[in-house]
Amino acid sequence: MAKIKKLEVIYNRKAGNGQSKDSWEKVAEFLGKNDINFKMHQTKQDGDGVMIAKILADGLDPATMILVIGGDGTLNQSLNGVMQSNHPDTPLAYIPSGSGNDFSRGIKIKKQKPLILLQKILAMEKPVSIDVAKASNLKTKVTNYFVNNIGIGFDASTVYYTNHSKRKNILNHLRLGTLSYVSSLIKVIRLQKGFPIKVEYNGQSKDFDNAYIVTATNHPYFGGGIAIDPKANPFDHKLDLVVVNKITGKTFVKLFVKLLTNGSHLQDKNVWYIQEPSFTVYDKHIEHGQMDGEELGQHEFAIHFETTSHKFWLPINTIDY
Ligand SMILES: Nc1ncnc2c1ncn2[C@@H]1O[C@H](COP(=O)(O)OP(=O)(O)OP(=O)(O)O)[C@@H](O)[C@H]1O
Repeated sequence: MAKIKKLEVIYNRKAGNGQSKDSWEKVAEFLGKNDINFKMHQTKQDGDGVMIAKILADGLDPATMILVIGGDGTLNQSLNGVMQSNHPDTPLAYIPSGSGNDFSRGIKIKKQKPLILLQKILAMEKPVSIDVAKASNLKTKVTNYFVNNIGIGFDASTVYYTNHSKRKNILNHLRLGTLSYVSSLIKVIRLQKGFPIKVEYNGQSKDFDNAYIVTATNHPYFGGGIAIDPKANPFDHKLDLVVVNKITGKTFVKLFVKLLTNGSHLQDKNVWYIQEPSFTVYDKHIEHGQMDGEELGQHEFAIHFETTSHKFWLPINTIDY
């Protein structure tokens, strides 16, 4: 077991429609019963995860572990906070407790109960390295890190409409958050138009006149378990880019069925994908963007992507990859 003497817990009680609260209560009880020193830092508003993680990493004692309890958005913010700190190599432990939990699904730890996972984390000798991606916005010069994906167009519009749906709070309260996601998905299928993009990769360049889904992804999933890219691997030091052209009618339905069932959509003529250590995407139309389920606003995006890795206190079985 690593010589961890204290846990600094970043906790988003709003994540996962109550799931995060359940996880935190179990974790707090376990730590208390087992005389493990901890301090909890609750996010009070959007964006707090970055600030809390940065402060914690700046002043971190090597015998202290940062544990994140929340969803993909909270993990994303914690990673970015650590990256902005004086100790960007600070490892993160994580108990997935969000609604989508795509990162934990992508690294195959999703099915583990919070206390089982916590005990495995506390038993780890050293943290493990997992791919994460770096996105440099060529217009704003802002750099962000992400664990799942950055999407422009379809998935980002779905995130936008879900977050801004009038029914979202009521449905979340009833623990029916998925319904608000599905109703946004149907709206986006109706409204999202194709848009032009250019991709530069490995000394080549490719133009699309009618892109619909544009997703740079570290592992297979987006949208809470949809395998947009079954071939993506969070340990191969490559980032995938999937571009789906705008199609309609029966062709769309057929492709969507492939996407939701056996992943054979990647072989479809309307889908293009690459696996590269780096690439650049220029979107030439104002579109919604999302990063790990967090809104990136509505812009023309010009983003340079590259893979890097980060250390996590997470019990990964690399034989699975
Ligand atoms: N106290 C708070 N009040 C409102 N929003 C908060 C608070 N703390 C954090 N947030 C915001 O909640 C949002 C959702 O968090 P998170 O992504 O972790 O949960 P989730 O959406 O349920 O999970 P997932 O991304 O896995 O679907 C984030 O944008 C975060 O900034």
